Amino acid sequence: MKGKFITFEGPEGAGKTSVLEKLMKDIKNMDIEPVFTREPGGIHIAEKIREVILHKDHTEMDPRTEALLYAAARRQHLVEKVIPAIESGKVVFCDRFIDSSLAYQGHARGLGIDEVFSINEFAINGVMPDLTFYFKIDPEVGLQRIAKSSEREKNRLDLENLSFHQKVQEGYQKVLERFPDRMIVIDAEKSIEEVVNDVKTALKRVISF
Ligand SMILES: Nc1ncnc2c1ncn2[C@@H]1O[C@H](COP(=O)(O)OP(=O)(O)OP(=O)(O)O)[C@@H](O)[C@H]1O
Ligand SMILES: Cc1cn([C@H]2C[C@H](O)[C@@H](COP(=O)(O)O)O2)c(=O)[nH]c1=O
Repeated sequence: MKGKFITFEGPEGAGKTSVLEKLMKDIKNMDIEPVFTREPGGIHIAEKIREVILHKDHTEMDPRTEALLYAAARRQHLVEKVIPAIESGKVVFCDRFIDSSLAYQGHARGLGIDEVFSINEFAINGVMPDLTFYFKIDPEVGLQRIAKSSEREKNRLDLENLSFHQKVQEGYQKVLERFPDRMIVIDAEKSIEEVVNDVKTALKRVISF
C-alpha cells in the first residue's frame, strides 16, 4: 500500500511545529504508521545543510545559493527518508516542503516562483504532497510569538525585516492560487487547541486515525 505525504506550511511563528508535536502524541498507537519530519533537515546531511543556510552569521549568502541549498537538502531528505516511508505505506508529516521555497526564495527573495519551481523539479523528481496545511497568520503576529519564546534562538531568516516576512505572506497567497486542490487553509491565529482540532478534522477526511 502506498502511504501519504502531508506537509505543513506557513510563516514564522504560525504554530506548525507546536501542532505537529501535539499530533505526534495523539496519532501514536492508532491505525496509521506516522513519520514526523522537517525541512530543511530530518536526516544527517540535510541537518548539516540547515546549519549552513540558517546560521545567523552567513549574511553574505546569495539568494540563488540559498535556493539551491534548500533544494539539495530536500533531495537528500526525500531519497533517504520520505520516499521509502511513503512506499512502505506510512503517512509522512513534514514541517515545510517545496511551498516554502516558492514563497521565501521565489517570491520574497524575488527569484521568481516559476524559476524556483523549476530548480526544485530536478530535486523532487515528481514527488509532491498529497495534502498541504497552510497556516495563515498575520506575519507580525507570528513574529511577536517567536519574539516571546524564550526557547528559540533566532536564525538568519527569523532576523529578516518585517517587509521580507510580508512578502513571504504574499508568496504563500500566490502558491495557494497555484495549487488550490491540495492546500487547506488553517486560521493559525486561533488558539492552539482550536488549530489542532481544525487540522484533525481535515485530516480525518483523508486518513483514519
Ligand atoms: N495558536 C497559537 N496561539 C498562540 N501561540 C502559539 C500558537 N501556536 C504556537 N504558538 C507559540 O508560538 C511560538 C512559535 O510556534 P511554533 O514554533 O510552533 O511555530 P512554527 O510555525 O513552527 O514557526 P517556525 O516556522 O518559525 O519555526 C511558540 O512559542 C508557540 O508556543
Ligand atoms: C524548507 C524551506 C525553509 N525556508 C525557511 C523558512 C524558515 O525561515 C526556515 C526554517 O526554519 P523552521 O524553524 O524550521 O521553520 O527556513 C525557506 O526559506 N525555504 C525553504 O525551502
